[in-house]
Amino acid sequence: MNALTLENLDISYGDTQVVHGVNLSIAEGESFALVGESGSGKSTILRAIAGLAPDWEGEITVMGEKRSHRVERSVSRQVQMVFQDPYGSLHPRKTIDAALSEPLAIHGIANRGERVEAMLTAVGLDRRFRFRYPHQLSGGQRQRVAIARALMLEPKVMLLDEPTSALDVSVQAEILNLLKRLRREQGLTFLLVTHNLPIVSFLCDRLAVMRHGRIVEIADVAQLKAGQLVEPYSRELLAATEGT
Ligand SMILES: Nc1ncnc2c1ncn2[C@@H]1O[C@H](COP(=O)(O)OP(=O)(O)OP(=O)(O)O)[C@@H](O)[C@H]1O
Repeated sequence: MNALTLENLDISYGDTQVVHGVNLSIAEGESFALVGESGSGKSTILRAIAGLAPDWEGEITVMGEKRSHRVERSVSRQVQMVFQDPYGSLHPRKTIDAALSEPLAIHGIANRGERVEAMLTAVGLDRRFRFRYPHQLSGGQRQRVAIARALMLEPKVMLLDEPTSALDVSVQAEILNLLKRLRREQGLTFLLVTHNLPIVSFLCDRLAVMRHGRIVEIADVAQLKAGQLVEPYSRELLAATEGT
């Protein structure tokens, strides 16, 4: 089964259409990247799938279920998003315990303390972090908490929006390793937005290159690694990254 299918997806902010006719099928367990220049609509696609950009047309199907324009609880159990800035996604006056328990409480799930502790362990954090506040954690630890929060409802699909770009380089590698391990252990499907092609090579199976709200090319990561992207814009992007 496909974990995620986008058909003729158009997305607008007010009068401005920023995503045009996107078609994409991502298999269950696959890790797929969206790359392309700033403003090309990558984050907007993730936001529409997560229910955060409501002005879309076309079809979004997650784990066989068509998304409607309403915010549905069943969707948040299937798909969760992790943002670039973990500080922004964690409430400064709530403990880690409160942040991780909240999705369970909303969905009426019991054994919350036990589940919170198990998830802290799963993301490589000691249980003593449970009653700390976000400001008492490092950037990498906060991103681990944001990942843990996203996983509390055991979603099948994770939408990752530049999940390591706000972190120090050494910490980036730790978080990428964590994501790789979690994907393997929990059979997750990833849709990742990044500017960083080495991250695509490390974490993904396929990628789509976007420009001006459209997909210009879909390729296997093997093609990326071999420098065998076909479209002129993709080759430009590859050449620009090689120079950095
Ligand atoms: N909340 C918003 N309201 C209006 N326009 C927006 C909003 N968010 C994004 N846009 C516009 O939509 C377009 C696509 O933005 P989006 O953030 O999806 O691009 P992106 O490819 O993810 O870029 P980046 O790599 O810089 O994150 C841009 O022109 C942007 O200015």
